[in-house]
Amino acid sequence: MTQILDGKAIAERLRGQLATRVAALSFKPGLVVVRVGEDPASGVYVRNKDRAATQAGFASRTRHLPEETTEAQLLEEIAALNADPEVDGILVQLPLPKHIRAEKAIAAVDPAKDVDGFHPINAGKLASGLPGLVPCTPRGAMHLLAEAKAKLPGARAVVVGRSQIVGRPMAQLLLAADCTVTIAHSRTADLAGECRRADILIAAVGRPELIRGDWVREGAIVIDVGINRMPDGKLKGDVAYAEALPRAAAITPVPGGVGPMTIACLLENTLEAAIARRG
Ligand SMILES: Nc1nc(=O)c2c([nH]1)NC[C@@H]1CN(c3ccc(C(=O)N[C@@H](CCC(=O)O)C(=O)O)cc3)C=[N+]21
Ligand SMILES: [Mg+2]
Repeated sequence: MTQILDGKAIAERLRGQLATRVAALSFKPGLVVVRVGEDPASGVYVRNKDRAATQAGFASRTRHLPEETTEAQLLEEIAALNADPEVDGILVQLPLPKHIRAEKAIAAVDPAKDVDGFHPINAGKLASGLPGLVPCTPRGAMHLLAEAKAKLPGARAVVVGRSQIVGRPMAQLLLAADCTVTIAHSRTADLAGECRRADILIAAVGRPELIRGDWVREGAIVIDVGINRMPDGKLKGDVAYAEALPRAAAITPVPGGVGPMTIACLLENTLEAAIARRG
């Protein structure tokens, strides 16, 4: 029987554990999400984060700046949040409007408050095997692998996708857990062949159902990071779920897999950042 990794339930449990730890503190860990402009997908997502944070006892707020905000103004806003002692975590919602360079905004966040784990200092720490803030989606995927009781040391892990946000940090976490890691991507010569060797298959390309059932090794653990909105409004993963299901030992659904874990791990990072900063 294939284990379906219920990210919604696992995230709920994790958020409950975080709420218990937050309740024992003498302060509320502060999270600020900075949103610029009106990207429609960001609206729903920012509201979900805000609700999850508030329910778990965090002081959460969204700073919504107009579309016309200049890069310099955004950097000033970030500097003010860096200097605010009540703010433990800062997340700059992506995508940003085209006239703002995302890498400038990311690098402006105090690495100690970078709960996205996107700052080059945190990316560098992760790549060097040093402790730091780890990106939320890969962190959530590691929780799901633990839930699947994955035996990571020596396992062949294949990460499809090389983004700064998911693919690269995911590969680093698997390497730190002693997997043999392959990073595959759109230019990989034989993508199906690489996937078929995977004991652990992580799909993070953002192409609906690119990964077919017969690319999945019998008994593999499949973590689908793709959240692709189809023209009919439904969400699809990067993996052809119905095809992969009978072959996998464990698999994440979309929706209800990695997505909810990302939000729970944002709170986990914010709590860790708060404790590290405030002692
Ligand atoms: N600085 C920054 N950090 C991010 O982490 C970040 C970002 N910008 N910009 C946008 C993407 C997207 N993202 C999602 C997280 C959770 C769900 C999620 O919970 N999805 C639900 C479904 C939600 C629905 O129905 O639309 C699920 O998969 O079950 C989706 C998308 C984080 N992102
Ligand atoms: Mg790519």
